[in-house]
Formats: sequence, structure tokens, C-alpha cells
Amino acid sequence: MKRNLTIGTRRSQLALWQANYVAEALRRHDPELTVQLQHIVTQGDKILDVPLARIGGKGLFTTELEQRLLDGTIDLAVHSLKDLPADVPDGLCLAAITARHHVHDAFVSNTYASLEALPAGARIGTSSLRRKAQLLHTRPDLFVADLRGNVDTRLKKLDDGQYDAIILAEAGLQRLGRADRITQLLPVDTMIPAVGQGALAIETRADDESLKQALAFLNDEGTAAATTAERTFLAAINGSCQVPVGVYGTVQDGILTLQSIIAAPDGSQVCRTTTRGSAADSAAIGHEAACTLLDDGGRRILTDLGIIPTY
Ligand SMILES: NCc1[nH]cc(CCC(=O)O)c1CC(=O)O
Repeated sequence: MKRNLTIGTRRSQLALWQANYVAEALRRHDPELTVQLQHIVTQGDKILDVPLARIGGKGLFTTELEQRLLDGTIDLAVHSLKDLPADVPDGLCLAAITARHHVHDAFVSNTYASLEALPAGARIGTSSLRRKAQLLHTRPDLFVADLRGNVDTRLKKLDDGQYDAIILAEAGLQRLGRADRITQLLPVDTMIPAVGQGALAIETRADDESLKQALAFLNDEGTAAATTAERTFLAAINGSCQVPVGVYGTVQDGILTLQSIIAAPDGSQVCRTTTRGSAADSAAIGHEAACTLLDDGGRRILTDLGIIPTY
């Protein structure tokens, strides 16, 4: 297809890697396409010193990109699916969800070989309530301290001695060529990942049929089914990336397995379940998991945090 495409992207190293990855894939797949990047600053990029959980709100890293899509300035936006709210605005759609290869959370330390090896009272850096709650559930003796900034900033704060260890997404470290910094990959039993973690979402205008077709080759069916379940779960509990929930789907032989958790931020209580079914019923499985956890104590945890589930 002969067309000049503009990809909107944030300017962080990770966002640029992701946008370039999609640009390269498109050029390789269809040499008639010309693809360029346009840098866009989001609210989340401007507010750097406040813990995200305290800013609240959804779509801190995505709203401006969606506005540029709707007004026609850009043709596609590449997001970490993890950063996208559960509801896509009217007029837009997720045209492709890429295969995810690195889904875990990584423990990074210059001193200690594993989460288990941290001494009592050790200082561990993360601003994610999901990570904090699950860390404190297995290690209530740790001190969890806020940590913000892009991946390199966070690593530098660790190297400066501000923390004994930090937690980062494996996917981000892999993309930036920093996998050598991974000390331990946290198993899902210890740390259920965030909704959509490790996958990229490519967002377009819903009526841009030719572009949607041109992007179809980037869509991975298994990842799309798994993350549909994860995002339906998130919508049912009215969650965002700023609530202490984790959910992780895998598809094997057409069967979707969804592991999910709602946890109190101090780790004192967790509700956890595994839900299975046909990958064709991904949304129903996500909804079922949410209902199970809400009825099992999750509703209490969320309402104590001022979050009213939609179910
Ligand atoms: N919250 C920021 C963010 N959004 C996506 C990633 C990493 C890539 C991914 O998980 O897909 C990260 C960094 C991190 O959580 O360590």
C-alpha cells in the first residue's frame, strides 16, 4: 500500500524503542509504506516527582496520543499495553496486540542474589501498588520505598545506593538491552504481572480499514486472547495501573489459563484465583475471574481504597 504513516510516540527511550520496532516491522513488511515518528509529551512525562499512585487517574501516558489520533495528526500510536486504560475511546481501536516474550517482573540488586536473600528491613524500590502488595505479602519485613522515572533513571538510583533492590518489568529491560541487570526473574507464584505487561498495543482510528489490514500481521492471536481476558478483568473491577491487582493469561492448545490477584497494599490480605476456559471465550473468563475475586474478599479491599467495582 502506498501511504505515508505517522506514528505518535512518547520520547522516553522505551517508548522510542517500541515505536521504532513497529516502524521497522511495517517498512519490512511493505516497502511501499513510508513511516515516520512524531514525538508527543504526555501528562505522565511532565509529572516526574510524584508517585503515580498518588496522581491517580487513567491514561496518564496515553491520553494525548489518543487526542492526536482522533484529530488526525498521527495515524497510529504504539503503547505498552500495560499503560492503556481498559476502555478504548469511541472512534479508536486496538488494531494489533504483539506477541509477548518477556512477561515477568525482575528483581534487580547489586548486592543480593534474590528476593529471598534480602535481609529483614531491606529497602526495595517500586512505586507500583501491585508490586508493593505482593512483595509485602511474601516479605512483610521489607521496607518498600517509592521509585519513579524511566528505566535508566531507576537503575541509576539503585546504583547510587538509594535502595538494596528494585523491581522492574523484564520486558522493558530486555528492550533497552539491559537484561544483564536482571538478578532474578520473579515467578508468577510470587508476583503476578500487570494487565497487558510485556505486550505492545497498536492503536488506530476505528474507521481506518486499510491501516488496520496493514497492521494485522503484527497481531498475535494467543496474546490478544490472553490480554482480552486481562483487560476485561481490569474493566470489571474498575481498575487502572494504580490499583493493587495483577492478572496474567496464557493460551495453550486453545485453553486460556488466567491467574489473578487483588491484594491489600500492605500485603496483609490477598485474594487469588486461577480461571480456565476456551480461548474463544476470553472476555467471559476475565469477567468470571473478577467476579470470583470480588466475592472472595476483593470487593472489600477495593472499596477500602475508594475503588467501586463495576460488577
Ligand atoms: N510503568 C511503566 C512501564 N510501562 C511499560 C513498562 C515495561 C514494558 C512492559 O511491561 O510491557 C514499564 C516499565 C516498568 O514497569 O518497569
